[in-house]
Amino acid sequence: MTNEQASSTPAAQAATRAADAVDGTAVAFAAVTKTFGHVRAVDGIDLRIRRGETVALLGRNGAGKSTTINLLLGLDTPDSGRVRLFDGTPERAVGAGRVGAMLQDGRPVPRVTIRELVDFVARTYPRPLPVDEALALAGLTDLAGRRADRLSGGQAQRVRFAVALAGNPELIVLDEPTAALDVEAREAFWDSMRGYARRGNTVLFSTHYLEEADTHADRIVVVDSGRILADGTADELKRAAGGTTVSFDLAGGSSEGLAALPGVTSVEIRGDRAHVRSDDSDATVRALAERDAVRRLQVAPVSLNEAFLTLTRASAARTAQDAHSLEMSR
Ligand SMILES: Nc1ncnc2c1ncn2[C@@H]1O[C@H](COP(=O)(O)OP(=O)(O)OP(=O)(O)O)[C@@H](O)[C@H]1O
Repeated sequence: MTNEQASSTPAAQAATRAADAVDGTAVAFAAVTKTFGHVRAVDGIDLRIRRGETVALLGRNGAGKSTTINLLLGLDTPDSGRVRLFDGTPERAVGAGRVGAMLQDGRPVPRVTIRELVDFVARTYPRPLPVDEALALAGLTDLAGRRADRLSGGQAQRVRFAVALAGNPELIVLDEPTAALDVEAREAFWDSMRGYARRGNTVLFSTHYLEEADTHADRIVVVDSGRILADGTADELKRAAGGTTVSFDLAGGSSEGLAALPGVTSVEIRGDRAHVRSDDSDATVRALAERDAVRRLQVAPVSLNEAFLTLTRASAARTAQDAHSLEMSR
């Protein structure tokens, strides 16, 4: 089923447009699936992104991020469900220049300068950004006269960002935009991206760098096996994954019974130090105090890395269990 076919009657379309205008929706996925052979790359995704939000898409290799992005951009059509951008189909939003994209496989264009390339792309859109502005936003003002096919990885990435901005899009979609960039180039890239987001635009980016999601996204969507595992702020994800790490010196004492203390979800002993994951750190700390086990006590929220691993490992275990059950039922 295509997005057009899924958009039903004119009355339903008008109702959706009115709803989008009122609630400021930039992206809406409704029960979207996409299968390649036996692989369910996207498996029933419901997702709504409001205008002005910066959203990070996180997931392991093969989780379904690129497929989700391709469906969003209309580069692929869902097997079922519906994708809407602003008040219409992805094809319409992209054609109107409302969406810019920076995908993983952009190739340099031979012989032209950076300015010529951005200018050429801008001319294909109805309401482009002035070329100088696109170049400035992407941090390319000083490089504008350089040939676009003779650049470092970081510079080439910035050119792709400028090309994505050229049509003056309201939504920009970035598939692993900082892959293979050094720390300085990554920082420069995120400065540019924030400048664009501050104008009230919507950003969706996928990344494997969790700290980038933590620092730059208003909201994080974790996908695994084509499904949304978690959707919230970085703090909400950290809480959902088991909250807090309480660590302390054992000082020769026993670690026995720690797993049974209130709030404790897991225990790890490294050397003479215990690291206890807790979803109720107040109760855990009180119980530790009663055991007189509070030497060099530290209480800290779990990192986004830990939260991500907790969420995706639980999902992998469920997938393995489902596969086992299916096998047994045959
Ligand atoms: N064109 C295709 N043909 C067959 N299988 C595909 C195709 N595109 C994606 N897949 C499969 O769908 C699943 C999701 O892939 P996808 O590229 O969306 O993951 P991803 O989260 O972007 O991964 P990565 O982080 O490695 O880029 C994978 O199992 C992949 O092998």
